[in-house]
Amino acid sequence: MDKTVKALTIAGSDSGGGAGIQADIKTFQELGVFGMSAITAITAQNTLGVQGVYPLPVEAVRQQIQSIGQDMGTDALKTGMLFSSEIIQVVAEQIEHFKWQNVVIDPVMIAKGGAPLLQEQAVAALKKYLLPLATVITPNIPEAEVLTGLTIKTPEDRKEAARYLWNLGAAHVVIKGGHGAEDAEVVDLLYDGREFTEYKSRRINTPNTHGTGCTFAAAVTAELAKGRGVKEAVQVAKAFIQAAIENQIEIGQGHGPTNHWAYQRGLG
Ligand SMILES: Nc1ncnc2c1ncn2[C@@H]1O[C@H](COP(=O)(O)OP(=O)(O)OP(=O)(O)O)[C@@H](O)[C@H]1O
Ligand SMILES: Cc1ncc(COP(=O)(O)O)c(N)n1
Repeated sequence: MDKTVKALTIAGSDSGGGAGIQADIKTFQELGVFGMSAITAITAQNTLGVQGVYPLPVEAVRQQIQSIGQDMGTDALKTGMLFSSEIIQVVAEQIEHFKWQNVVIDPVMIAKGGAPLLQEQAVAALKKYLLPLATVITPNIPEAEVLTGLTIKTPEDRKEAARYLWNLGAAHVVIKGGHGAEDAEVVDLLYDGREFTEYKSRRINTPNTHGTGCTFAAAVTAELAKGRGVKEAVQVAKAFIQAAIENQIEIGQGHGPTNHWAYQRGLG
């Protein structure tokens, strides 16, 4: 029997189903990987915004990760909404304890609409404890600005931010371009400490981009779990998110979710 490939997400729950744990598990499933989760916080959320945030006790986060580590193990993992420095420290401690490889850190900070998903004082903990464990870190432009203290306007600024984050210990850095100024295309920039690789796609004009960051990082995680290298994993993730944004589904009245089944059904 073939070995079943597994991936773990450590993130917040999005009741609306478009981002967070729900986006991650859907993406893992679509890419043929068995998905597992450790929930850090429950959010009451829909396409209009975040109505409530309920972090779980740190011990509940630790126990969920231990339950997985002591029995099933994982081939890759991603982190999303971590909320507090206490949760960040426990997550880092457990990743080190189980010596997990293929670690994707999506430094989620703020939901669309402005609700904070990471406490301001937790940014330092993210940089100190988690970033050095990252196989890949996937900030969007505003997150890269917070993590580096740089203002990112030009392509050269993006490269400088990527170098900065690599120097803090992340083995690969992907600066996502969804928030970039280019009109016609979206450019995600990968840096591995030696060279830069650009992933370009047509920019789709749509309000339905809730969960794009989570979905992209989950696709990278699923492909790393299968044994692909980072460059190839990012390429698959870019195609996955492009198909998911392009093949719109109409759900809710605000920023709707993306179509997680589009890539696998060949709709891209
Ligand atoms: N309008 C768009 N058209 C095509 N691809 C997009 C678009 N917006 C985002 N993407 C892609 O989706 C992924 C996520 O990018 P983005 O920079 O939006 O990060 P994010 O973390 O999702 O931000 P946000 O918190 O606003 O959702 C990237 O791979 C990016 O290239
Ligand atoms: C629980 C949770 N986690 C993450 C996000 C960010 O979503 P995005 O992928 O749009 O950055 C979110 N809105 N809710």
